[in-house]
Amino acid sequence: MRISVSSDMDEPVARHLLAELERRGHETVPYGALRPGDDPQWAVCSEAAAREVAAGTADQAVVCCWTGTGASIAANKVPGVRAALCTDAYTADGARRWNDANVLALSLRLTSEPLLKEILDAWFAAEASEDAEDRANVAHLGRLEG
Ligand SMILES: O=C(CO)[C@H](O)[C@H](O)COP(=O)(O)O
Repeated sequence: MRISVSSDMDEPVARHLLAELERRGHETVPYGALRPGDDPQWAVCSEAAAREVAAGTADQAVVCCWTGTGASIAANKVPGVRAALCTDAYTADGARRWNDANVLALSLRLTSEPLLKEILDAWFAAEASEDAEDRANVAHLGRLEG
């Protein structure tokens, strides 16, 4: 997959995220502090990475900031984006499965390298549920965008 990746801080775990995604065979498109000269403001770089998903130029995105909250809020402002702040593998699995999340938001503060691997394993292993109730919920999210 082509995955846009943003971070407002050039932290080791964000660099590890890029390397880990590439090790798994994904193409990465860095934003913010991960790309020289790009705007590293969390609202700006998270939006940029999320817009790639909405435009279809990226399959998914991973947006990072120190807490993960600002990155997830910004990404979720982009129509068509369902960003989920995940702090553990169970949440990442549920985000893909029940929410059909297309953007993973991460906290740079809380995500250790071993935890990142667990979260990515769960995120990429899970598929969106085809259950009618789950699909109805996701469809409702689309209608909330107006
Ligand atoms: O977690 C964040 C936003 O949700 C930011 O990473 C945090 O606010 C740090 O930003 P700055 O370096 O501009 O103080």
